[in-house]
Amino acid sequence: MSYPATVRSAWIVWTVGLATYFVAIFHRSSLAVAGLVATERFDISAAQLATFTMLQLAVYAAMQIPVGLLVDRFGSRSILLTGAAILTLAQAGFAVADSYSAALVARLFVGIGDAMTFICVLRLVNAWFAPGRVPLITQLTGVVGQLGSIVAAVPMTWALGHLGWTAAYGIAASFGLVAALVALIVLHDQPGTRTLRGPRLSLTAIKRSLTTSWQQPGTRLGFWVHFTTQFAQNAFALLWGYPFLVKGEGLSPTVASVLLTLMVVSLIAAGPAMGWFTGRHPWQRSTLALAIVGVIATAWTVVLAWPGRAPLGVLIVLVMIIGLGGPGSMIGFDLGRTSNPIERLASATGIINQAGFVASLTVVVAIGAILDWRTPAGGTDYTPDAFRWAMSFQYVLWALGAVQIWRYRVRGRAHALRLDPLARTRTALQPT
Ligand SMILES: N[C@@H](Cc1c[nH]cn1)C(=O)NCC(=O)O
Repeated sequence: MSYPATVRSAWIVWTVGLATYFVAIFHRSSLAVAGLVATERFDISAAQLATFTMLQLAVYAAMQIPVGLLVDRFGSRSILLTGAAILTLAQAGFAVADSYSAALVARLFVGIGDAMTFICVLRLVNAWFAPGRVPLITQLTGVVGQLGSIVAAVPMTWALGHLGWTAAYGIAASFGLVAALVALIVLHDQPGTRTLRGPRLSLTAIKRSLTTSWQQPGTRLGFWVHFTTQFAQNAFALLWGYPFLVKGEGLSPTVASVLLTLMVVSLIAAGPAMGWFTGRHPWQRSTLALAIVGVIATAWTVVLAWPGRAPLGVLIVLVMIIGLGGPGSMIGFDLGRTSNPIERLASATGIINQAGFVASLTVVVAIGAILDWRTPAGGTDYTPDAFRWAMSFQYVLWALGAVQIWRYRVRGRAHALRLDPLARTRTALQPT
C-alpha cells in the first residue's frame, strides 16, 4: 500500500470507528431526556430512575479492564463489532421493556456494549496514525463522540413525544445496526491486517499484562489524571447539574438546559487545543491536567462560597470550566500511550478509563446521599444549602487525585529521564 493510500485508509477507518463511538454515546445519553416518560412508563421514583444511570456507569467501569484485555487478544474490530451488536440488541430490548426490572437488564447491556467501544477506537487510532498525530486525533475522537450526547437530546425528545417509547428507542437501536454493518465491511485492525490476534489469554498472561502496565509510572499517572479531571463534568452532565441549577441556583428549566449544552460546547471547543498542547509539550501533560483540576475546583469554590444564589454570568463561567474536564481526561490516555507498547495498549487504556468512571460513580452516589441527608423533610425538594454540602464532596476526590498526580508525575519524570536523558526536550514521545 502506498503512503497516501494508507493515510486515506486511516481517515476512513477513524471515521467509521468514530461513527460507532458516536452511536454508543447517543445510546448512553438517550435516557437523559426520557426521564419523565420513563417514570410514567415503569411507574418508578426519581431514585429508581437514577439507578439506571448508576447501573450504566458501574457496568461501564467494571468492564474496562476485561474489555482492554479482550481487545489486546482479539483486536479492535472484533470487539467493536461485538459491542455494537450488544448495544443494538440492548436498546431494542429497552424499546419493548414494559417493567422496571426488564428495563434495568436492558440498560445493563447498554452499559456493556458501550464499554466495548471507546477502547477499540483509541486502539485503531494508535494503529493507523503516526505517533505525532495521535494526541490530536484522540482529542477529536472524544469531542465528536460527545456531540452524540447533544444530538441525542433533540431527536429523542421529538420521537418520544410524537412516536412513543417503543418506536423512539426502536429507531435509535437501528442506528447501531447501520454502524455495525459499515464497521464490518470497512474496519481493519491495522494497515494490511483485517483481524489482528494477540497472545492467548491465560491467567498468567492476564496477570503479567496488567501488572506490567500498572507498574509503569505513566500508566498510574494516566489513571490519576483521568480519575481527577473527568468526574465533575460527568456528575454534572449525567445527573446532578440540572437539579443543581434549577433547585440550588433558581434557574428556569430552559436556562438550565442551555447551560448544560454550553458545557458540551466548551468541551468541544477546548478539545483540539488540548490535543495540540499534549502533542507539542508532552513533558507538561501533567501540568496541564493539574491546571485544569485547579481551575475547576476554583470555579466551584466561587459558586459555593457565593452568598445566596450565584449570578447567571458566574454560573456560565462555571459550566464552561467544568467542561474542560472532559478533554482534560484524555491527557490520561496519552500518558498511557507513551508508557506502554501497542500490544498492551488496550489493557492499559482500560485501566486508565475505569478511573474516571469509578470517580464519577462515587461522586454521583455521594451527592445523592448527602442531598438526602441534608433534606430534612425527605423527598427531592433539595435546598440550596443541601446542594452546597453535596457539591463540596468533590473536594475530597480533587485533593486525593491531585496528590496522586503529583506523586506519579515525579516518579514518571524520573523514569522517563532514566530511559532517555533528553526526554524533557522531546516534542514527540514514542511509546516505551
Ligand atoms: N473523558 C471522556 C471522553 C471525553 C472527551 N471529551 C470529553 N469527554 C472519556 O473518558 N470517554 C470514554 C468514553 O467511553 O466516552
